[in-house]
Amino acid sequence: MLSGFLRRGVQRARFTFTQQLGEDLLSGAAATLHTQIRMMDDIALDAAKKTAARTAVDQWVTEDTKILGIGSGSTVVYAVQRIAERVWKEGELTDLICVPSSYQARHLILDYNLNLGDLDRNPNIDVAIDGADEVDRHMVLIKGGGGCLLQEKVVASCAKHFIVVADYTKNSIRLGEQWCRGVPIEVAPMAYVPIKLHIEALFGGEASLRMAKVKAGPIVTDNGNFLLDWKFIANREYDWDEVNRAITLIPGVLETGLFVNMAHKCYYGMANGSVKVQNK
Ligand SMILES: O=C[C@H](O)[C@H](O)[C@H](O)COP(=O)(O)O
Repeated sequence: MLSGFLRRGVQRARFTFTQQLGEDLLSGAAATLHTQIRMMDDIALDAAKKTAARTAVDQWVTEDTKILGIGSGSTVVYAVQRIAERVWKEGELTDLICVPSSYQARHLILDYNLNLGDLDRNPNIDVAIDGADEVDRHMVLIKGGGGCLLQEKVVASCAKHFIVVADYTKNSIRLGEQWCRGVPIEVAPMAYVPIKLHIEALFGGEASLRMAKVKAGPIVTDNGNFLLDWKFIANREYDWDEVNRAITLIPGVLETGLFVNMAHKCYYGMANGSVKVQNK
């Protein structure tokens, strides 16, 4: 009787062990598969960003382009690489002056040994090229996901043509369809609480202070300010021009990441390798 009891105990233990092993193996395999799919997605997105950026540069930056505004973010890197290729390999655009819209853009220009300009000496920009976090059907943009909206808007506003480059995930019918992190708003640090409350009272949703990931405390922008990310109410029809104007008027707001009536054309790298161009 005792030996039967022991045998059943051993069998039960063996079954539990095998089941656990199977579950561990399965969840390990699922995690590996998940990582591989994410890596493939990242590769596809990078390829799309690159195609969009190179196409836009080749169509918009010509020998007549004297002053070029350089935006920020991961897509713009490919635009700068293409410009550098044309300057250093193809011997074109040697007099082109590049005006940065962020610390990152300034360093990209320096790293690729392009001519660095500024708005003091080059206030009239021929073309500005920049990325976007989301673009709606009216070509209203959300920008500032990387924290660089203020200088970007100034540079874009000085350009005759403002060209947006992005991958296919940025192309939406309505804002908030794909970009879920809200509208970035650059604010004076001492005013972030009243501004947050003011925005929420005016337009609903929730505005939260953007916190740093590997620094204690909030993100500090290139201009020494804080960022609020305003998660507006999904599916509500906002008049983005009105929203942008109203938020900009709140004391302490430096700039919003809503770019209304600014973009001239948007170039999207598509999943199939083609480029889609959106016009106003
Ligand atoms: O603050 C960042 C800028 O507005 C970027 O242009 C925007 O976040 C898009 O960046 P990415 O090209 O990396 O998607």
